[in-house]
Amino acid sequence: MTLINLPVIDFGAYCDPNSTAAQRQAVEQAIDKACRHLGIFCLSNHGVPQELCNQMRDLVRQFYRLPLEEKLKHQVPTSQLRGYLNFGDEYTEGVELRYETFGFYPPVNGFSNGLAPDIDPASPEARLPTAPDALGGQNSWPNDAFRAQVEEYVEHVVLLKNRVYASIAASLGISDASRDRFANTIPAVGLNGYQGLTEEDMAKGGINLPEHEDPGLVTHTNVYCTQDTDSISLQVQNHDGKWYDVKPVPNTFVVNVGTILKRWTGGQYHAPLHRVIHRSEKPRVSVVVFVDPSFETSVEPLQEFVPAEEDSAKQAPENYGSFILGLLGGVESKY
Ligand SMILES: O=C(O)CCC(=O)C(=O)O
Ligand SMILES: [Fe+2]
Repeated sequence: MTLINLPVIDFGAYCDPNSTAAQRQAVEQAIDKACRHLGIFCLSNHGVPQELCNQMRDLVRQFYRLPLEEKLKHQVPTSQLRGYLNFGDEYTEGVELRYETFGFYPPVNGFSNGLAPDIDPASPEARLPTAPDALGGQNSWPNDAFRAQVEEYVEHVVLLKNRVYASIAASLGISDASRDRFANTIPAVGLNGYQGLTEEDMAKGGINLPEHEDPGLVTHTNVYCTQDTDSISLQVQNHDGKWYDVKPVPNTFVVNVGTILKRWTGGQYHAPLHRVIHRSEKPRVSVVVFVDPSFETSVEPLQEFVPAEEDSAKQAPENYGSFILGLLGGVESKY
């Protein structure tokens, strides 16, 4: 498999209030170029404290070392975004997961689908984290300290995401109305644990995490392997249709475009197909923060990217809630 070097973009100027306009513009241009080409890049000097990243790595490693029965306390069906999925769970018909993952998704109670009909979606009650919502179950936190750690980490990644969006909005030159869509987002977390594939696994197809596009806007991933960060496990498909190995770059975030950002930009930004094939004997964990639009947000192109010949009689605009719930019910995605 050929190696591909992702662009490594120094994000320092975007985190530094004293940076010059020219320094910021250089970052904007580099991110815009990467989003249009492979749709995936690495960010260094991202502003998320390294100590916090290391603490997350340790938290996730410890969780995956727990006895199976502990982990299974959080197990959910593969169609759900909140909870634990085990190695061997069915991914799509006839395909088994070859990794473990533990997901957390904030409440989406503003979205009418799934709300009890007698609850006003705007009421504080509807927004309580314990109220049922369109995704059904609740987040299943192992304990308060685990939750506090993940939430602190997510707060920092949200800061990073806001800066990445500011950069993207600047390079796309979009209106305030279009910028509003970027402000209306939900951070969801995926904690992934990979064991090296056995010969038998390889014989059966040998893929830990099958190919997929991330469904949302932009994904920020931190990758860790025990004792080394050089196990090459992530692969992306390039425009030539071929798969390439991605070598992890220590202390960076891997950032990739998802389906909705591709749609919002009328296809100008590329959402890469990617997958994980982990062959090292050492376990690998990745901590993923997916940034999705809120459920009411339109998934149609931003006004700047609506094709000129767009038919005004077209069907009603789709929102992210219908889009993601459609995927959860379907089979063509990781979700
Ligand atoms: O583990 C990785 O590097 C990628 C994970 C991923 O693609 C996902 O969770 O959607
Ligand atoms: Fe992904």
